[in-house]
Amino acid sequence: MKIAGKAYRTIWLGEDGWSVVVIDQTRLPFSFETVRLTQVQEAADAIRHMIVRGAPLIGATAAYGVALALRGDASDAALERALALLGATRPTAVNLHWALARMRARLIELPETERVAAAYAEAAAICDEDVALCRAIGEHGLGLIRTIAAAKPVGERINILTHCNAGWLATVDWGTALAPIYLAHDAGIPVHVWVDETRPRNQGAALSAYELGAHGVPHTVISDNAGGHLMQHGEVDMVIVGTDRTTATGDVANKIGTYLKALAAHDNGVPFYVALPSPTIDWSLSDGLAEIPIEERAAGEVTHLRGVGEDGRPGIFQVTAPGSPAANPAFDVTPARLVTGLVTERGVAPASFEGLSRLFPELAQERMK
Ligand SMILES: CSC[C@@H](O)[C@@H](O)C(=O)COP(=O)(O)O
Repeated sequence: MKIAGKAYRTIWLGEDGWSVVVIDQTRLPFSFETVRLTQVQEAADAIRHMIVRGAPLIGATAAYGVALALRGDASDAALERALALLGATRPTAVNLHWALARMRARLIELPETERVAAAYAEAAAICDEDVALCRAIGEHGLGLIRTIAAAKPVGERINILTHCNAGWLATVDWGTALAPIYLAHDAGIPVHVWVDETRPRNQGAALSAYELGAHGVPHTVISDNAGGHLMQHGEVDMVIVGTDRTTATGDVANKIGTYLKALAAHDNGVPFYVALPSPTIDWSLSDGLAEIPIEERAAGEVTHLRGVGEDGRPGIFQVTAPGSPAANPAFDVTPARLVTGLVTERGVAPASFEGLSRLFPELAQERMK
């Protein structure tokens, strides 16, 4: 997608042909800066400290992290060390483990001399595939938006609520939940996005608002608690969010607060869609609440806010009573029964094993083995 007229992906190779460049998402929306990753430890730190974030981009960065690791030492031991280091960075997004398993499968049988080139090629393939998957999700989600538009008076705006950031910044390009919105906007459909601020890290206020604004999509940032009220007053036509891990049975882990939006949508008859590429499906799990590991992050993300002051200077501000403890579960699980449909690269599926396996029979079969 474009920033100030220049097309970007979220991850690319440096001019030297081997280092890995990413956009520093901790600096957005106030400053657009890039970071050059030269070692596997730097790739792991970038994931852990959320310089990059969003399930598909975490997977892509981990894949390139493996390539960086092998440059110095392409032995089996170095490969396993890199996989373990990267695999321990964040627990919830399954794309991380999917990408690492794919890298291992591609590399482990190769002679050491061939591994570095193969690792770069595989990481590049993961990135290119992610772009294609997200674009296809966009096309299928666009169909849903068109259906909603067709039921409204011509020209009336379609209000779509989203939570966290599942736009192009969370993937390699296009995004998952925001891809249909970009395509609808580009097709001249009058979409307007309610952007949940998404405390504590404010991925909505900082990142979704930034990228929607850069693309010219009308949007309004709302506090996390406003969605239910807007739904009660007919101000939301559809909710669409991303996911970090979806079980084979359609339970959806996503940024903390997603579940409350699904409850409010259910109570108000608002369709609640989840957009995901197939690498986000964890075919080994069938009970999201019991089985999906939920990341617990630092309390400081709740007690303190990052922003810029009126003088434009960046700062960190405490917003809680000094001494009060804080808890910070980073994700929650929305049960399949609250999900209207899963928007994948192969179409829209009911949130169930039957629904997913109809679209991905070859992947479902692996689970049955
Ligand atoms: C296409 S991204 C889907 C999810 O990864 C996204 O909604 C999300 O929850 C990201 O969480 P984050 O903690 O910012 O990595």
